[in-house]
Amino acid sequence: MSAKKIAIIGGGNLGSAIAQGVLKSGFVSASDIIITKRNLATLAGLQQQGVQAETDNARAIAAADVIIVALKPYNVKEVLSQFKSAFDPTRQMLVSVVTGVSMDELEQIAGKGMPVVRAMPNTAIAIQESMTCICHRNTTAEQAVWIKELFDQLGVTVSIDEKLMDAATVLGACGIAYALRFIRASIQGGIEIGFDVQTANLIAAQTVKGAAALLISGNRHPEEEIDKVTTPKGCTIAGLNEMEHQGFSSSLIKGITVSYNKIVKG
Ligand SMILES: NC(=O)C1=CN([C@@H]2O[C@H](COP(=O)(O)OP(=O)(O)OC[C@H]3O[C@@H](n4cnc5c(N)ncnc54)[C@H](OP(=O)(O)O)[C@@H]3O)[C@@H](O)[C@H]2O)C=CC1
Ligand SMILES: O=C(O)[C@@H]1CCC=N1
Repeated sequence: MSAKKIAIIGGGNLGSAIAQGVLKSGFVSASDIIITKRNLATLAGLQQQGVQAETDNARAIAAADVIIVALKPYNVKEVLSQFKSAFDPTRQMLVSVVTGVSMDELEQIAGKGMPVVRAMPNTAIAIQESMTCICHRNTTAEQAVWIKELFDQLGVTVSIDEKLMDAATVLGACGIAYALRFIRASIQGGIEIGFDVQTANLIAAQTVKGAAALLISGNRHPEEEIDKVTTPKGCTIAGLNEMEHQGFSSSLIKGITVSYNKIVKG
């Protein structure tokens, strides 16, 4: 597959995390990555690794085969519309990781027929452990394979219908924050029952990692694994049932639907 140059427009939390993950993967070399933002101070670490940091979006777009947009949703139209004539549908593809901006809107911004991709990764992309959902339109077969391969290097990728992209944002991208709150609460509980914070942090995080690995490696439903832990009349079921009486699953489900409605209804 041919080497491609990437421009990441909007080098904030997610844009920088993508650059870090790509660098770690070696899929694209540092000299083929340009990342833009207005204040370049936060990009010093990436620059030291050979990534080109720019304030000039036009120059970055012109130099790239793949333009990854990681701007805030309310900035996308305003920033990219200035460069409409710079997009070249014959050699470039526009990849958006922006929440709630449709492929129709991306095509309006970049010009009809532009190869466009929506990708929804999460911040674990920085360490090649993202869950990334993607969909695309107008891409050549080679572009479709390349972009899937890029995200495969950065974690696990699934192709989904565009209509599920908002749901993917909540479950996969917001999901990092939900999971971390679970871990934080576990740490707080762990301290109450005797651990120092560092040990509680390690035990809680490694336990969540192990629980996730059991599901992923065995392709199992959580309840199958829960059944193995819950000794009759034991401490696990007693604690779990108390958590459910206090609204544990219900609060998660409600939070997920509130996040979803925030994207869909504003
Ligand atoms: N954070 C996450 O976990 C996830 C975020 N997303 C989506 O990714 C997008 C980015 O989110 P996030 O990284 O958190 O946001 P950030 O605010 O951290 O990043 C956006 C960056 O855009 C830069 N920027 C603003 N204006 C311009 C401009 N004119 N040209 C170039 N760069 C500009 C800003 O830097 P400066 O002010 O220096 O220009 C800022 O660092 C959002 O659309 C979000 O919905 C998707 C999945 C997960
Ligand atoms: O909170 C947000 O709006 C973005 C989208 C997914 C993660 N962060």
